[in-house]
Amino acid sequence: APMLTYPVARREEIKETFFGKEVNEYYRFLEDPDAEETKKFVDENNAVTKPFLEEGDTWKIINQRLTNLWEYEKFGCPGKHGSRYFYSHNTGLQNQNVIYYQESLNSERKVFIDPNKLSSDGTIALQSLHFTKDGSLLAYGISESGSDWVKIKFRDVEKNQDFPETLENSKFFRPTWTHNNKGVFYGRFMIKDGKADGSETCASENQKVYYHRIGESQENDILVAEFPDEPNWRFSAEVSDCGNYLVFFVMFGCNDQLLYFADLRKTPEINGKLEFTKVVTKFESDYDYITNEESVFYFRTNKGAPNYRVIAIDFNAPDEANWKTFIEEHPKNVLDWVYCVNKNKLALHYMEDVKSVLQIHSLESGRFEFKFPLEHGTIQGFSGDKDSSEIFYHFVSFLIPGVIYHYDFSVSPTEPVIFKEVKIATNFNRDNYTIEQKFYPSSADGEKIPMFIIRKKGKEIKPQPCLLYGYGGFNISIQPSFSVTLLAFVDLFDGVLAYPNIRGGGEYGEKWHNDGRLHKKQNVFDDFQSAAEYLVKNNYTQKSQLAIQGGSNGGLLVGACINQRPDLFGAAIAQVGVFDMLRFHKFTIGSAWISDFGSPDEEVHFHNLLKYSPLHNVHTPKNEKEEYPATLVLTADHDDRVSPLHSLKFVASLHESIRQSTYQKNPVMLRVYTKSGHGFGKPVSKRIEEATDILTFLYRTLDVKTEL
Ligand SMILES: O=C(NCC(=O)N1CCC[C@H]1C(=O)O)OCc1ccccc1
Repeated sequence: APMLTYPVARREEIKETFFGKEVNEYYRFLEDPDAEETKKFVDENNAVTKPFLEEGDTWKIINQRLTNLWEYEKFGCPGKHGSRYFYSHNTGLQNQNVIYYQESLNSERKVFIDPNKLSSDGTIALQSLHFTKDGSLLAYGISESGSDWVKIKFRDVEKNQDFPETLENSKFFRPTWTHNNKGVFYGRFMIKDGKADGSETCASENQKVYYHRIGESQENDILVAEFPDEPNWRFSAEVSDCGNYLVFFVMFGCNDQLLYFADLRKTPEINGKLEFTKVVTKFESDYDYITNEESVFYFRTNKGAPNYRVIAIDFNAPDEANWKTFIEEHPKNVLDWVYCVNKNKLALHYMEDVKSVLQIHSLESGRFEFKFPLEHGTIQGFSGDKDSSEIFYHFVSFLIPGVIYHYDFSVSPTEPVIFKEVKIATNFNRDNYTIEQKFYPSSADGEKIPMFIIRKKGKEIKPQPCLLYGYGGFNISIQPSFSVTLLAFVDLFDGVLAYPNIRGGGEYGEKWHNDGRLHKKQNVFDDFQSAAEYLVKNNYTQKSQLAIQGGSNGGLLVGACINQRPDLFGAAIAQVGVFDMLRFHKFTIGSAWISDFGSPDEEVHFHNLLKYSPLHNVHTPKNEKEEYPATLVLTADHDDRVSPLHSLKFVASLHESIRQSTYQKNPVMLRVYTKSGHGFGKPVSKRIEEATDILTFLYRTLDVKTEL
């Protein structure tokens, strides 16, 4: 590539001392998204990156191929509400999925909500649907430009008509209906000053919980819970299956909750603060409400069970001494979620070596009854209810775009029935590919890390372009999924895909998560670098053909790895990444990530964070080995999960460092998308544009032998 000239941002030296350590920063002014020089920095970088990507016909060819691949009919997992079946559908290229309903399993579908009508460019998305138990009313969330902020609307389902009010300034709280259908509990943040559209960077603090009575205006909502002494506490709540209790969770990190409850029979008319009974008062474990029989409540928890188990707590005697284990922890498999269905059954989803297992237990005894037959893959969606005998589950895998099964306990067929099978329009044939699951040793401590490897069948193993994808944090498990973009990499580049289940994720329960966070965060980077070394050593690829990709916490992974081992990779893609590990907790929801990263305000974590913080470990290549791989950093102007400031500052620092080196030939670039956010709700047109940018960048910078 021609020697690129990167925009030169003003350098302003800020010297700060933390716990005796002096830390300099030069681009802090880029933290203000509204400053003229920040906008200028964004425009000037886009003005380098876009032409680099779009020159010639590569971008157009790849865009066309991706669009063709993308154009297949998609279905979401249906849910039964009242007597109707609701599910999302997309003809293939619609910007937003459309919600349809059917009166019966094989009647024709009718449009219920079409979010494409809400904006011309598809940037207004349906964020969530919450039906009343009887399916007569709906609370639904709308998000704009990819922001986490949600506007809550209400609809009469039968008339398919909205109520007049809109609830503003809500996020991170699923509305939950009282069973008298009079209204919902929901969470709301107090907006101090200025905007709350997702482009702001200020911290989201002082969430409060309100009760909204349908048809009323928001200012009449009832404040039912607030904790002014704990500005970083965030809440979630569920009205119990019986309708008599509000189960209430308190979080301040991304895991471990407090558990409270309120008896709603004491306040049939919600008219003020709820009176909570405190069941769990220490942040040390996760609890998920499953169901309750009278006062006996069932939770999925990792308390005393790193692979999770089901416990029973009697709310009439909630002391921990009285808790009972209802379904024992599995010695190896991770209990990932549990639903109560058909009055007296529990549907349990386990991960077994990263692959899904779906089994039914009795709610009376807890005993195993049967499991559904599944190929190697992932249950990506599930729906069922205690009051319904019908469940749906949505199965996907690397080579299976989607199969939706229906099972009715009142019929209890020997096999589940296929409700919808997703087919790819183009000549995609899964027999052309092979999937392996390998276990490789991590250089950190020899731990065996599982890795899925997908490539064309029938080819001898020789170095090929390889895309190595990782995340590594927050108890998030990277199970098999279907992606046309990644299959396009295999097809267009004759490539190999590699998904290492590096630590920090939840693939092997709490131990796997704990081994990849706080002081063990470097394990995540070592696991990922070891995956690269394994792939090269076993001849799947070679440095000039190896790209790494990650988003958000996975963007941090990519940023840390190109600093630590620039010699391993030919290219690097970092999407909406976290790069400033000394200031992440100051912006939007960043303080919640202290549970995985540790707090920069605590010395014991500060030194650990400084050691790997991408922004603070940029180097000037002094030889070929230190040359950064071709690097594309992508972010968006309405990302209020991970503010774009991380990416702007990281790229400004990278440019400053490589500008001084004659060894840096590979491009290092920034792409900032507009009217876009962290990823949720992104319209198909923007998803295809971003995928085209990434594949074009890789085609331009990796040693790809195939002609497009
Ligand atoms: O921040 C997260 N989740 C973690 C997250 O989104 N992270 C964690 C690091 C960067 C980014 C990512 O990887 O997507 O969710 C928001 C939330 C709501 C309520 C209570 C706590 C947290």
